[in-house]
Amino acid sequence: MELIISKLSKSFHELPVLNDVSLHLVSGNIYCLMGPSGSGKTTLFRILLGLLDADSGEINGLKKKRISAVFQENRLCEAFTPAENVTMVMPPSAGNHKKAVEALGRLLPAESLNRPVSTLSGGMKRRVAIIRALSVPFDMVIMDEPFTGLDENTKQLVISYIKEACKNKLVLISTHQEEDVQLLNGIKIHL
Ligand SMILES: Nc1ncnc2c1ncn2[C@@H]1O[C@H](COP(=O)(O)OP(=O)(O)OP(=O)(O)O)[C@@H](O)[C@H]1O
Repeated sequence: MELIISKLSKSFHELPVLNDVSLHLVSGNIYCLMGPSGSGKTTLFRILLGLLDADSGEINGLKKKRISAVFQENRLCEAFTPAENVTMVMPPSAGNHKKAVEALGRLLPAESLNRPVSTLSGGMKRRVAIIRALSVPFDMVIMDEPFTGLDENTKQLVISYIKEACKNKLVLISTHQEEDVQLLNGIKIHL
């Protein structure tokens, strides 16, 4: 897919947040959106997800495209296990539980897979949220600071997983870490 954002602007109560933002994004790439706190990364994501209207500008290329997302908050169902959180978003199929457990087992300790998400650490919850987002059929995935709460080694594992699960997809990730751009083989976008 090709996503073309043209002259997108958004203000909140006279405070300009996005000012004539234009981007051309193509499937098969990982784009790393960088910018100081408050520069409008989450605002741009919310507009792309249809959760917020821009004041002006145009977005083309989203028609009939499926967008998945990791929000800044995990938005998991806390009373359910990681496997249940993941299977509940998959299109119905007999092998779903096995597939979910396999994916989760790559990034989380086996003992954590069958207890309620409410009992997991922050970093474990983050990994469940990432796997869930990549377990739905999608054309584009948006991830808002996905590596929050992950130690260096775990981040590398998660990045390998993302690269594998997102082949030929359009990936847009916000991060404050310059090193993430290299680890992801990403294309940097400054807001
Ligand atoms: N619903 C809202 N009402 C008023 N102001 C808002 C609203 N949403 C965001 N803002 C303001 O817009 C600016 C950009 O916020 P946004 O969350 O998009 O930044 P960000 O780049 O994602 O920041 P961070 O890196 O801290 O997550 C901030 O000044 C914020 O206070």
